[in-house]
Amino acid sequence: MEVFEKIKQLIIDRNSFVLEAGAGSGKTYALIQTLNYLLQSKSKTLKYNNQKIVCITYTNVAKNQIIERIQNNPLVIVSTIHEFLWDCIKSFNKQLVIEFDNVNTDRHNEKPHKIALLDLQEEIDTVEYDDWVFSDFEQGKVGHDDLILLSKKMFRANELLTSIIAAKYPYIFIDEYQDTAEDTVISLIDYLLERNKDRLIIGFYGDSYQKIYDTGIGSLQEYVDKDKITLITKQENYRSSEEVIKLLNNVRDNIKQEIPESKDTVLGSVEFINCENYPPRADKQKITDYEKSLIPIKNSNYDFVKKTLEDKGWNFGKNSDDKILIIANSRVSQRGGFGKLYKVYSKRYGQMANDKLLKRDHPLTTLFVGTIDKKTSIEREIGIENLIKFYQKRDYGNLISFLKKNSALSTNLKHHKDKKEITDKIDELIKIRKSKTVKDVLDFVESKGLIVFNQGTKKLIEKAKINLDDINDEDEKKKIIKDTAFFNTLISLQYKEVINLFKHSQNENVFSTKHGTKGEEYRNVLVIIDDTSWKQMYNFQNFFNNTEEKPERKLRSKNLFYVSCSRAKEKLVVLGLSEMETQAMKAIRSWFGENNVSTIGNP
Ligand SMILES: Nc1ncnc2c1ncn2[C@@H]1O[C@H](COP(=O)(O)OP(=O)(O)OP(=O)(O)O)[C@@H](O)[C@H]1O
Repeated sequence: MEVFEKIKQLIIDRNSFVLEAGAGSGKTYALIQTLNYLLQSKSKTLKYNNQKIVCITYTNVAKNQIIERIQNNPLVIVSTIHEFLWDCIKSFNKQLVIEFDNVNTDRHNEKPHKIALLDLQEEIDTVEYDDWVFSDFEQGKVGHDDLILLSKKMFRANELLTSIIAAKYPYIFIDEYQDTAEDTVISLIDYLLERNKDRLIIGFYGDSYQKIYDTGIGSLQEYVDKDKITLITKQENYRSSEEVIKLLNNVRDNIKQEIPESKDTVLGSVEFINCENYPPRADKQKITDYEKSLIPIKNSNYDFVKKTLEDKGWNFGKNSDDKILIIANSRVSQRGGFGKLYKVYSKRYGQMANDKLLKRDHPLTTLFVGTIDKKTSIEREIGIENLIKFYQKRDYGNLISFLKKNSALSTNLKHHKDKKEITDKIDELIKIRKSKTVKDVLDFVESKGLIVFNQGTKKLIEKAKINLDDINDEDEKKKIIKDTAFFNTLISLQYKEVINLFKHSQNENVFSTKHGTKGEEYRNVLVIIDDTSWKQMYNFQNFFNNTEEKPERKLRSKNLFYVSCSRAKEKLVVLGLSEMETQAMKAIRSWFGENNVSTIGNP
């Protein structure tokens, strides 16, 4: 039976389910089919009962795709898990205060020195959701992470609440379920579903092998074993060529994929390239020094492979068919000439540095190089570097509208003198940014009125001026110290790094394989791995030769490798920039095929 037919039957029989299927198997496609089926068959009842279907997604790509494919039907609420949970619990204020007090007690017990034990039932009247990472208990503001725990407590303690949710939302679907927090799964299955089996269906769609976030549940097998939900799997891979599918089947052990009969065959290939042209480490040379010394050779290996592929017709230009997926962000930044900038973000934001810097989801990054509108994916050209770009391209229309929107200057440029005043300032800016620090440039653009800082930047500047003795809350203090250290180190860097970041962001042929790439697909994909670039997080050699001692790192490396390789529709090349040793190469040979492994050796 076709998978969608199975889902239909489960819905008719009123069974909740999990669709576990590999990359490219059409999970998002099946989810949209499910929504359309319900809209066709149940719209009247839903409207009559004032009910809605809920569909939870994690990425904007998926969200927009779903909204578009169901033609914006108002009977379906497409939202993030945080939006949904908050919407469920927000009107139960009295209980919210009680449970938020319990969250505070839990957090205090976990970290007694960091989180003060408060009597919130005495101190606050309401709880608000602050879409910020941390909670501010005293102010009654629940943060991102605590909202998940708070919701679990609310669901557990409150049968009326779960019964109201089930009455309002008889169908709840979760895309990419593997990245859902365990506490949320408990809220949804153990409390909401178990108490309302007769009137609620929950469908999970995802792939345990594509879990990217450490906090995700990964697998729902435990719930399947307890008969709480029914497992359906899907064998097809609609995306990739036979060669790529074969490799993916070798990497994973719970599903063997095949090409659907209906699909035309495409000519595909897989290849692994190992770099063996590095000199050995000198006696007593420090590892970090040794690794640094290899960077130029690594860069030339990368350039060589890229060029070879381009000669074969691969196209890495903007919006082109093919993609380079670089797992190591620090490598991208070093190559791009903004390694120090990356390091500063990485120190402050850890795993999130990628989003903050490369995806430009941070007020300072936006001030420097603009950003991308998350909802529409359209470039927002609002950074200092955009101003210079418009000026240098003599794009005066955009230049004026930029100044109108972002500067403190008058754009009523009737006289030559007015124009000259502005062009002089920009000329000066162009000059100083090549040789001076970030601080010099920020001071210049602000004092000359060229750009009014955004709120986030203003806040950071204010924070750096706070006298820490005035702050009692230890958590708050720590955060201020971190933010200030981040800000001060960042502004002491050479502004040149920002120029290089901008160049990189405009080129866009290089991506890092994080959450954003799931659901995406390209004709040909070049995956770059380098074990020296993010050592705590990933080690591919240990994954290949099966010697990894840290289970989380193994899982992370395996899943990231699987997600990246599975984006390719036709051809896949994996370049191992850090040399893989013999046992790892043995596994690689058996996965990729003896003839599909090559090396870059000494000339
Ligand atoms: N039943 C189908 N018939 C034809 N094409 C399909 C079918 N299902 C999916 N596809 C196509 O296959 C590709 C992969 O589908 P989709 O993105 O839904 O897979 P997925 O399982 O969500 O992928 P991933 O988890 O790897 O991101 C898409 O191009 C989609 O249009």
